[in-house]
Amino acid sequence: MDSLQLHALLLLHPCASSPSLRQLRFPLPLIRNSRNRNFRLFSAHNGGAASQDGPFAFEEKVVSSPKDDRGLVLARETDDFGYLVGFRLIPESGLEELMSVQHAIAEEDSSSDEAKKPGLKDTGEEEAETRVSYNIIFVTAEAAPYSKTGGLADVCGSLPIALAARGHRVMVVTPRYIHGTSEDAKFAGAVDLAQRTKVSCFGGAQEVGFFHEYREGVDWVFVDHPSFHRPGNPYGDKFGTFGDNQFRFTLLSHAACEAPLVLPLGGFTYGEKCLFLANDWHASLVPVLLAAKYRPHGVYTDARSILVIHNIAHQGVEPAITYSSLGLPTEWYGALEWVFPTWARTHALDTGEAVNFLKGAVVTADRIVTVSKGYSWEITTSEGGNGLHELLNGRKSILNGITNGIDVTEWDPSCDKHIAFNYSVDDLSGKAKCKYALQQELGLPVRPDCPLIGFIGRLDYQKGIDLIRLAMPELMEADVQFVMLGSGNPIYEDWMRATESVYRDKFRGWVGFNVPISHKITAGCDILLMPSAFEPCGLNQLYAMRYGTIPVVHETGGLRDTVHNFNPYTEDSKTESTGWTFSPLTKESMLAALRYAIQTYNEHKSSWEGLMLRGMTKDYTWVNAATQYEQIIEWAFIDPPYC
Ligand SMILES: Nc1ncnc2c1ncn2[C@@H]1O[C@H](COP(=O)(O)OP(=O)(O)O[C@H]2O[C@H](CO)[C@@H](O)[C@H](O)[C@H]2O)[C@@H](O)[C@H]1O
Repeated sequence: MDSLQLHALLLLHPCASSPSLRQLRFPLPLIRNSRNRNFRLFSAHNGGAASQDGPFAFEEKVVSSPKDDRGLVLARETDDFGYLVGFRLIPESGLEELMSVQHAIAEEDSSSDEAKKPGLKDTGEEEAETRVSYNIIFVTAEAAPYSKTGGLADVCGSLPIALAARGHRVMVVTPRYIHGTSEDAKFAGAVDLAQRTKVSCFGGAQEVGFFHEYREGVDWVFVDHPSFHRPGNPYGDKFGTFGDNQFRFTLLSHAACEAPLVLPLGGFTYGEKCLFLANDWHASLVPVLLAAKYRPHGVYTDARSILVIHNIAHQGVEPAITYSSLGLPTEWYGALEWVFPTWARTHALDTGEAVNFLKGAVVTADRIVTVSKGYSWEITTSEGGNGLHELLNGRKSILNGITNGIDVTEWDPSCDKHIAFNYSVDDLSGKAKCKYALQQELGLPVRPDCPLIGFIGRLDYQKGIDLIRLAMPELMEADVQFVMLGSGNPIYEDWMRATESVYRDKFRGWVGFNVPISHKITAGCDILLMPSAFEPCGLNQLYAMRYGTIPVVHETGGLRDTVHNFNPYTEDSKTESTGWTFSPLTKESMLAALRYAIQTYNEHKSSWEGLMLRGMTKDYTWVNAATQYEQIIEWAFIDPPYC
């Protein structure tokens, strides 16, 4: 980056060939970002043609801010080959001030997150930011509010907005799911771009369309294809997982690679110099396609890719024969090649040969990110790596963990529309009322003094349902109430229904996926139980803490990173603790943690309130995570493409 900064500095030096900063000309369109009041810049273009960000001559210009006659200088940043990397807004000044801007940029890495936030002047006006902006393409199977089955949607619905608010140009590419239900209305704001693109895979040229909505500073791009139009959820229906998911998500990856080249969003394409954030196995072909399909033809040579692993348990493993349908050159087979160990083969003639989409991204992406620091270590171990640990160990130097943030506007007890009463740290009375309303709605005895324990999540091995099943008879002996919300494995769904009929006055099991109910449980419960076998980050414990609901969690992955165990005999517990953590993953240790929580709830009200308030006042915003993603994006562009 040094060379980039030096270049910008030379361009702006008053002794350089340009006569004066005020006389510099700049032909690019500028868009005023109404939200954060910074100037926003679209990609370079050539008379409306698709941008390649390459051989274009740019100059700088002083742009007067209506409220600040000091003006701003737009400086381009180029790499060693003269290609445009980004732009920087610099307060107009002489050399001394420019030097101080350079100095400030150099210090940015070591400064606190607080300092990285757009500063608010005393007048309430934001200062111009001085950082490189990137063209960022999220590729994801889910993005809230358009589609959601779990936490992937939450992240891909929020992080893009946080990055856009920091001045980046951000596009999210995700399927346009049409299920034939009222949920389809979520796509109503997206318009058909009338851009049909053919991608070559699965035996022919598949034609996809693109719909687009510009919302909260982000270009939401929906890939349209008949295979995304069917009842169910993004991955399956009541009969199970769709059999053609490898086709559907191969299509998504191909379409996502085309989108920055062909879609003139807001008048201009994103161009080739962009950063792909490929989320989970569904988007894992993106880095492989960049390396195998595009770069050999000189396209995307300056793009970079980051694989974001939300859950390594799902890798997109398909029969080896699938490879010939993926639209990849034969010689790249090794990137996806996957051979099951002998013990995992199903019969004597099974050679164990397969293709593994996630593995393809692990070996081709420029960088890898997981959704917490703890999990970034766990996936390098044989216990947590699901077979990919050795490969991930080999790429440890580019592997980072960034803890997710949460959408603090959707999850805010002081204005949440889904809950019966609102409350905040200043007035907690609404929480007791939410508990009352929840008990009433569920038909449980309305008892303010009885600890109400909640669970929300996919009914899946990962979430520790087996442990809950095992512990339920013992737990139901205590004076507690328990409510579970979830859907997934039919065995667990049936167990929930059966348990409800056995413990009518203590247990409720809500089978299904219901966002308003999840908010009501989060607000109305006293304790949220998360005995996950593994948890890359976990969002429900963050939501719970924000709602003054105390998490009791298995000490794993992101749960270990985000919940601080309460121990009344240690000093730091009074300032740091936000819940209870337990380990090992056994019924006994989970019940012991729950007993501590129940006892504290019943007998130590002030400690309980301390836990609530500490959790509620923690900073969960995405700003923190977005800043760390920015750093990793910057590192990705410093290194040459990995493949
Ligand atoms: N029945 C139901 N009704 C309504 N809402 C429901 C629901 N079941 C789940 N949800 C919601 O879905 C989300 C699930 O979040 P998790 O963090 O548990 O994600 P998940 O395991 O799906 O994702 C993976 O990705 C995320 C994001 O990176 C990681 O946090 C996580 O550890 C990893 O396993 C939450 O918003 C939750 O409220």
